[in-house]
Amino acid sequence: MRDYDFGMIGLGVMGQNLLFNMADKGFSVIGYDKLEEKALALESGATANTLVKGVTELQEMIDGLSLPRRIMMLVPAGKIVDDVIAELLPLLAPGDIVIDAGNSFYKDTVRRVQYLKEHDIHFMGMGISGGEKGARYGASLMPGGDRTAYNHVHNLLQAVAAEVNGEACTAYMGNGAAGHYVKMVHNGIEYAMMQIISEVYDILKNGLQLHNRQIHEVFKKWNEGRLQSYLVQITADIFLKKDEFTSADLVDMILDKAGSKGTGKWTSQEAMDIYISIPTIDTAVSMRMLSWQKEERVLASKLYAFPATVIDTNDQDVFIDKLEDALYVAFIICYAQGLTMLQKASAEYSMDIPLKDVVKIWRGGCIIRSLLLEDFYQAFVKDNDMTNILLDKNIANLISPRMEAFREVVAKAVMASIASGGLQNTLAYIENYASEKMPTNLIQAQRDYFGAHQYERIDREGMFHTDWDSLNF
Ligand SMILES: NC(=O)C1=CN([C@@H]2O[C@H](COP(=O)(O)OP(=O)(O)OC[C@H]3O[C@@H](n4cnc5c(N)ncnc54)[C@H](OP(=O)(O)O)[C@@H]3O)[C@@H](O)[C@H]2O)C=CC1
Ligand SMILES: O=C(CO)[C@H](O)[C@H](O)COP(=O)(O)O
Repeated sequence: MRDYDFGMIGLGVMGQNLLFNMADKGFSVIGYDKLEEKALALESGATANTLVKGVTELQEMIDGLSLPRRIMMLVPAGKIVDDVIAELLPLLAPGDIVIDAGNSFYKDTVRRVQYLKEHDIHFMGMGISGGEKGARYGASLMPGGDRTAYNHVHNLLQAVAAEVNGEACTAYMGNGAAGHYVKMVHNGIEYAMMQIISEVYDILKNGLQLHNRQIHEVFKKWNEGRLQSYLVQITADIFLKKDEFTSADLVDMILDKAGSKGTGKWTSQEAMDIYISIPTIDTAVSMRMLSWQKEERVLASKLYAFPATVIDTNDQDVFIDKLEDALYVAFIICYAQGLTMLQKASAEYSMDIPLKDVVKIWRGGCIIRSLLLEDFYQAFVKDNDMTNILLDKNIANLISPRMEAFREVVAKAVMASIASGGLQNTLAYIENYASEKMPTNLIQAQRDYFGAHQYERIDREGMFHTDWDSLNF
């Protein structure tokens, strides 16, 4: 019987919750998972009187969907997506729609779009952010690519997305693999913000010697002001959680090795490929990798005694206000780096990504949602083609008065031996970006000296080479 509106492959954290969300909005849905307990859990967990069916055979899902079939995959990225497509393809009919909403690498999506097009299947890559709760009650959804597919699922996506000011946090992100590209960069920004927050935590804990309860209070207060954001909010919560096995706070019992599924690394790799500087994201990726070398770090810590020292402040509350300023500026610059990358990639790969809509749909539902997104949205409404939000006058007015505090925080962290690579590189980024003259003239002279690479001059056109050996000292 072909009467269900939507099918889902993968009933894990995201797939199951998104289906419940769809069902609550009035859509009839079928979920497939090879494990019977997951199919049963789908039916038993759904809201009463919603139309939710769990199946363990793909064919059963195929037979139950109205035409053209609309099927979403929420399975781990990589080979599994290709395996699912291989299993699904013989069962589909021309015109059916398949959406990969996992964190797939965008180049895989480009390949899959082409492959499925040859079989008359509309394939669309979509980013989704918001975690378990977002999937259940309203996420930020980043669909891109096949317009036909988009038109067929647009209403459904609008219904399950988060809302800000009465507007759904979903929009068409552009051509080809734009949906997955935007999600990749979203995650790069997420990595950068998390790295900066962790450094600020280190400063509060080791530099100012605050206890977890006090650190909770600081983040809670910040979340009530201009730093209001999902990541600051959950950070505040984390410091209150008690460990279930000991009497300690849970945060103190967690091993300092940060996991990573790939999206952050891809963002860094891709930024290099399109010649865009995103040092905060690069640092965040790099520090997660360094965190994995726990055993080696323990050995090194015995060789190099860099104990964090207490930060000397005349007034701790005043310094905490400066820390708030530093975090605020650093957040803006994390977004600036990611958005600049999106703007360049959009042109480079003809994706036509509407930056105005990207920041608009990130205002709610997603992990990097924050009050700041509204400022960025207003900036892109004025100029959707802006290469860097740091060029917007209003954004500059948010940053400039806080630069002194930012510098002081970085300087004090460095002097206290608190590793703060994210903050430092963020500061270096803005110092260089807003610098009429960088010291790169010397690099050009060196390159010409050892490799006859030539240099441009400040006073005349053309390329020049100097015989540097024949110096007249
Ligand atoms: N968790 C999050 O916060 C977010 C995750 N994502 C992305 O969404 C996707 C899903 O994530 P999440 O729900 O957390 O993952 P889970 O691990 O919770 O669930 C993955 C699901 O995929 C199913 N699966 C695995 N292999 C196959 C296969 N060969 N055929 C059919 N189904 C298969 C699993 O079924 P079984 O258990 O039976 O093996 C499971 O139900 C990933 O790409 C992830 O990166 C995106 C945004 C946020
Ligand atoms: O996409 C997400 C959030 O937006 C997922 O939670 C993702 O797993 C986060 O990345 P990582 O696992 O590499 O930290």
